Amino acid sequence: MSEGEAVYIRVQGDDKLEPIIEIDNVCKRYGGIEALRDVSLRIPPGVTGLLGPNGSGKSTLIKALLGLLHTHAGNGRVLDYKWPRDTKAIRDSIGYLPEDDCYIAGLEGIESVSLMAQLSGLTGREALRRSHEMMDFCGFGEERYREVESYSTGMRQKLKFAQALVHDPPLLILDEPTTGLDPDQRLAMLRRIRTLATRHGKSILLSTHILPDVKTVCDHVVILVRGTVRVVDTLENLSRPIEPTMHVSVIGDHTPLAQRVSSEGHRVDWQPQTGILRIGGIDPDQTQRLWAWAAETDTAIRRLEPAVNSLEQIFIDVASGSLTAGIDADPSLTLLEADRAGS
Ligand SMILES: Nc1ncnc2c1ncn2[C@@H]1O[C@H](COP(=O)(O)OP(=O)(O)OP(=O)(O)O)[C@@H](O)[C@H]1O
Repeated sequence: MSEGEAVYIRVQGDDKLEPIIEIDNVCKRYGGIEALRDVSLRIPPGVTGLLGPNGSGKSTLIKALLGLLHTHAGNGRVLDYKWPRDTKAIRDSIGYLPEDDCYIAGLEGIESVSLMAQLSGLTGREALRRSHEMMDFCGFGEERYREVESYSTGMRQKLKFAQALVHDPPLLILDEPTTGLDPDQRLAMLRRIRTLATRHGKSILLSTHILPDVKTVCDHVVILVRGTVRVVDTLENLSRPIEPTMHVSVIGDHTPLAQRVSSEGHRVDWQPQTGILRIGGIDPDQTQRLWAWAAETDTAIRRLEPAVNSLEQIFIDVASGSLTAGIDADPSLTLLEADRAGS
């Protein structure tokens, strides 16, 4: 990692929860390529979005957790098992939806799911019962009796999902589960993911490039960049600016209100592209002061709302190495790698 790059890990909130995945100092090289560089990570229960630009190491991390590839260093725990020692038990406890298609030609959908269930140790009868249950959950009708190679991309995604769920694992790892789905199917898939987390207590690691999906279903976010962990936080914390900030848009000239607010010592930024005044240091429950200043300056407020950090901007800033001022300045974030690089 070059100097100036930093890992931003908030050390508050959900760190009280017992992690479901806890790994330290994991390294993986492919020849000269360092795919994972000293990765240490704690993932709490719930739905966690695993984000990162192409080639940042997401798939390598997933395969490493599943014991599908050999790592050069690192150890830890997945659920109640030692990682990487208890690979078999870990794999039995995880439902994995891989990014690529993987089906056996000639099998019907129901046979494909049932085969996975039997490979996981279920008896033939129980495997068939669970397979029907999971295919119902995933929205399959009579097409479950069709051969898999006749399935559309969306149906193949749902088939992989049913296969991942069929042995009722406590932890799901989903690699790009909404790829190739039309908008309705995508929403249905996201609803299923959320249902599994909230009603069935599943923990889910969701690797994706689709940031709106992360905002829809995730509680936590991990961002990898060039094989290193750069952000671990709750979505809620990431969305909240370091300083409480209000967005105000007005009818007509914003200058009198901006000057009045500024004279009270608040930071004011005018954003001409959006027509929004960003006013720092005002909590959402202190807006009566803003209304009073607007009345004093004869300004009509059209819209008033708390500012939030956008996940898109955070992602861009973290990936490019330049972070938003809000995150950068947050004292509750620990600058691990910056310290290391500087030492
Ligand atoms: N089998 C392999 N042999 C050599 N290099 C590999 C191999 N698999 C991955 N890599 C390299 O390791 C790095 C991390 O790749 P990885 O596939 O884990 O990233 P990713 O974040 O999953 O990317 P994407 O978002 O494109 O799927 C990349 O530089 C990639 O080229």
